[in-house]
Amino acid sequence: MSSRKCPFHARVSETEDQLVQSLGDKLHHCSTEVLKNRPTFRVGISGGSLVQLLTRALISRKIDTTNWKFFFCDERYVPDDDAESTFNAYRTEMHAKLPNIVESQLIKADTALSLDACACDYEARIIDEFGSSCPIFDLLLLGMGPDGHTCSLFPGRPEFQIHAEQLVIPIRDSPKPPPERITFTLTLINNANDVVFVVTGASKADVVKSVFIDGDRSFPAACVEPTHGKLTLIIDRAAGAKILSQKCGC
Ligand SMILES: O=C(O)[C@H](O)[C@@H](O)[C@H](O)[C@H](O)COP(=O)(O)O
Repeated sequence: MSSRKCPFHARVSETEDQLVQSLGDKLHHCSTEVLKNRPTFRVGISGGSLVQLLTRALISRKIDTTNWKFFFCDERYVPDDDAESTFNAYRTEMHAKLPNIVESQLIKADTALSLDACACDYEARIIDEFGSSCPIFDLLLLGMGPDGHTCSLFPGRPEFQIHAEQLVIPIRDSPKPPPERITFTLTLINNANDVVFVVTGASKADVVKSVFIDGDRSFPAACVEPTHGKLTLIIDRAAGAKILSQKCGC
């Protein structure tokens, strides 16, 4: 039984193809519901393995992303054309495989500014986009590292437990290279209507249990507890190996 305060729905897939289909179904449902009432679907996306998985899900589910805007839940503080840039990874992947997504739909951070100014500027762009100092994303797609980090909020670092009033903050010594990044804060993350973790691979099995069953709040991912929104965990069997025998708030 999960010790987490915040219930979540878990979708466990046997294969990566099934996980991609599950993600596609979630994306289609979420965006369709939002676009019934509003002109734009605003989603926050993460880097790492999600770049390929999200692209595959959009392709396989044949989702119309015309009215989507993509924001970055975190971004590496590198030039836009750097191989480490998450924006560049998505631009390259989508340009090649999803040509109907135009670059202007990818709302990137201005990494030509200083690191602090880049974080402030991105926060201001988000506030301007939503017309609110408490932006509510329709959907956030998060990854999780083996250390329980999510976005660029890392365990044992002060960033993930303070800055309650800020929405985007600079990170200077990320243990996952590159060291300088900007990241959404838990305040912004937990304000979203729908938060989905996409986690794959056996290396994540222990931390998936610590975060989603034990609710160990020493891990930033365990502090993702949407105040009013839904929380979903989309995992493969390898990542879910340590929780599949337990009941969770599914
Ligand atoms: O820019 C980043 O590095 C990501 O936003 C990061 O938070 C990622 O989501 C996790 O490290 C999981 O990455 P994997 O899914 O590739 O393991």
